[in-house]
Amino acid sequence: MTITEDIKYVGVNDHDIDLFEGQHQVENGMAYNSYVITDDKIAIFDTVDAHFSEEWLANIKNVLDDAKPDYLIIQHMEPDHSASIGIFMENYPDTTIVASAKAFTIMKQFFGCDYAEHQLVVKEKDTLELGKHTLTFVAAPMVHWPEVIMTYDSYAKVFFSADAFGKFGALDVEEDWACEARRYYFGIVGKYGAQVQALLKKAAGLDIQTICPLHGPVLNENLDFYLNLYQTWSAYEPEDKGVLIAYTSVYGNTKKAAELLAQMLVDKGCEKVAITDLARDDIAEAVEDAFRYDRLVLATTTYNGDVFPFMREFIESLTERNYQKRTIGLIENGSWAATAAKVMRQLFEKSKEITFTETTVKIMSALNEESTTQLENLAEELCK
Ligand SMILES: Cc1cc2nc3c(=O)[nH]c(=O)nc-3n(C[C@H](O)[C@H](O)[C@H](O)COP(=O)(O)O)c2cc1C
Repeated sequence: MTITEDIKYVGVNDHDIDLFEGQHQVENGMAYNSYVITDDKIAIFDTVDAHFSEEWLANIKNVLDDAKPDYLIIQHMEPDHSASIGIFMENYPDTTIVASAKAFTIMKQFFGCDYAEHQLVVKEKDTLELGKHTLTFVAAPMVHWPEVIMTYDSYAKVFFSADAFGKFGALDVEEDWACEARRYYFGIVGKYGAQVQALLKKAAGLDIQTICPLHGPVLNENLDFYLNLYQTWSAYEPEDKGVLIAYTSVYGNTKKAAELLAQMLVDKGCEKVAITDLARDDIAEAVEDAFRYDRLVLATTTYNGDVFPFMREFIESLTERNYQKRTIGLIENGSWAATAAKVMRQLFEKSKEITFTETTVKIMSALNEESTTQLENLAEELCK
């Protein structure tokens, strides 16, 4: 794949992966992107997962023929991008590895070797001349690891963005960008909104025509769309008006209440109503929807004086990612001492700008007239 006349794609698609980063479902696989700039000097951006080293080396050979790369730029040390450094250096032993000081430290930890004789340590604003192409390094600590550097090619106006602007999904599968990029962002980068905001400020000062991330497609049209979404996500602003109802249920009564509330909201003309069973559906997708919409309803059974485990896991997945600026309604169920609402409220104690609805629905085992009226009140409040 050609990005510009002298920037070529040499990445690989992974359809064998079961869980990305040990937890994220990736039905459409994953792409590990890598790029080659051929100029007076030849630079390669990042390596790929260890299972694909040979395919990646063949892709490089295809572009370079017998030419030898001068630089291997390591922007990010997660092994899906760094695990082929060793085999690369066996094949091209004279290459200089370009990375941050922190990246070399992590390299030694992972692979027992930091190529001390072949290092070029770079930091914010350092430049590397390849010929026509001048690369300027942009430090992006904690987007989403500490060693990350990104790279701006001022000749081609290409921004190599490491894991930022990436998404789940291999490149040979056609799918909507925003859904899988949002799930990727909130699953993996979501905690680091402040750091992403700092990066966006730096990016705003660059004339960028193409974004080359380490996962997902190369972005070269309508870049404002992607930049604006990253602005919204990293500022923890809701992207769309809508309500996510997330529930757990043992015997089906809380589920029934959640579904009834969804119907009430639809009947009232609520812009968008999404509903998810936290025990059965992908929690990462629920996290994505919770950040996407401006309102959230949590419905759960009381469980040994606590909330049902999947609900706790879900709420902790939100709070650890700085969930904020949202309205939350609560539905609790219990057969003798319903305490789930109190526990859920406590779980958000440290969260900023959370508004709880005045109505909290209390179900004692099964919906009755009183709790159904509370549901109606909650629906009314959420649609005000
Ligand atoms: C293992 C277990 C522990 C429970 N602990 C409590 C409890 O501490 N307090 C309470 O009021 N109900 C407790 N319950 C009862 C459920 O919360 C209650 O029956 C609820 O109505 C179930 O709602 P569901 O039909 O949506 O599953 C427990 C149920 C189970 C299975």
